[in-house]
Amino acid sequence: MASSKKKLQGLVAATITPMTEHGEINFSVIGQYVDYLVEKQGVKNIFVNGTTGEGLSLSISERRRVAEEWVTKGRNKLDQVVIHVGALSLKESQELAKHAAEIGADGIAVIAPFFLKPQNKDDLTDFLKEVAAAAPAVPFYYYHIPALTGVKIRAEELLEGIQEKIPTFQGLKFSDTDLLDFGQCVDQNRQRQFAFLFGVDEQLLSALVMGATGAVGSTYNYLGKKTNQMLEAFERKDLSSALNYQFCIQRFINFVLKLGFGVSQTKAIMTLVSGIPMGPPRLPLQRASKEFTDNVEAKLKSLGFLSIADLKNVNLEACS
Ligand SMILES: CC(=O)N[C@H](C=O)[C@@H](O)[C@H](O)[C@H](O)CO
Ligand SMILES: CC(=O)C(=O)O
Repeated sequence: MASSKKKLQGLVAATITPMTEHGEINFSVIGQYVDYLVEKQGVKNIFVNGTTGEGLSLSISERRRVAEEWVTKGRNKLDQVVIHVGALSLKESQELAKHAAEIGADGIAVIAPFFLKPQNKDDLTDFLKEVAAAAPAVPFYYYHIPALTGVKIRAEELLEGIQEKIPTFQGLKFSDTDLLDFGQCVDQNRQRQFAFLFGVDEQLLSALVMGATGAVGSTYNYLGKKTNQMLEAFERKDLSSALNYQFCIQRFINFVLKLGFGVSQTKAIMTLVSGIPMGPPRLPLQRASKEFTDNVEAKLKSLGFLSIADLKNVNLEACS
C-alpha cells in the first residue's frame, strides 16, 4: 500500500471500467491499462468507479472486485488509488468504504446522494460523515459534480468547518465550471492541507491559477502526457506555453463535445488511442458510433496526438 498521508497531486485519471462485448467487466486488461497510464501518459494516480468508470451502473460486488483489481495491479506502480464509494444507500456506501480500507486504497471519494437528495449543507455533511466513519484511517474526498447529481449545495459552503465533522477530510474533487465557488474553496482553506482537484479538463489552466493542486478527469487517460506538459509549463511560470497546451486540449475537447461526448465516447477514444479494448458501456449508455470514432481519429492525428504516418489529406493543425 502506498502511504496514505502524502498529498494527492498532479494528474489523476478517472479510470474506465473495461467491459467485454457481452457487458461483463473485463478484468484481464487492467494490468495493461495501469502500465499504459504510467509509461505512455505519465499518470500515476487513478480515481476508480467514478463517473467515467460507470461506478453507479455497477453492482456492489462488481465495484468491490474492480477496486481490488486496480489496487492489486497498481501496487508499486501507481502513487495513489482513490476509490469512489458514493451510492444512494448509506449502507452500501459504508460497505464500499470499509472494503476500500481493507484493500489498502489511498483514499475514498463520495458524491452527494442524488435521488432522495440532501436539502442543505448539514444533511449532506451528515451523510458524508457516516460514510467517512466507516473507513476512519482513509483520506476522504468529497466529489462535487452538481450537473450530474442535481445537488447544488456550494462546495465553499460545505467545506466550512468540515474537518471538525469529518476528521479524515482531505480534499475536494470539483467537477463544475463555477470558478468563484472553486476559488473560494481554496481561499478560505489556505491554512489547511487540502487537495483541490479540478474536474473540468478543458478549463484546468484557469483552475491552476485559482490554486488547484491537481486534477481528476477522463481525458487524462489519453491526453495525460499533453496535460502534464501544460502542468510543467505552468510550474515554470511559462504561461504562454501553458496556454498553448490548454488551447490545444480545448480544440480536441470542443470537437468531441460538439459530436456528443460522454462515457461511451471516452471508452471509444481510449480504445483507439491505447489499443486496449475498453468495450461498450453498460445500459442505459449506448456504444459510440463508428462515425464518431472515425472523426475522432482524424482529429487526433491532425492535432498530432496520434501518429500521422497512415493518414492522408489531413489539414494539420498540430500542437507543439
Ligand atoms: C462530467 C464528467 O464526466 N466530467 C469529467 C470529470 O469530472 C471530465 O473529465 C470531463 O469528461 C472532461 O472535462 C470533458 O468534458
Ligand atoms: C471524471 C471523473 O472524475 C470521474 O469519472 O468520476
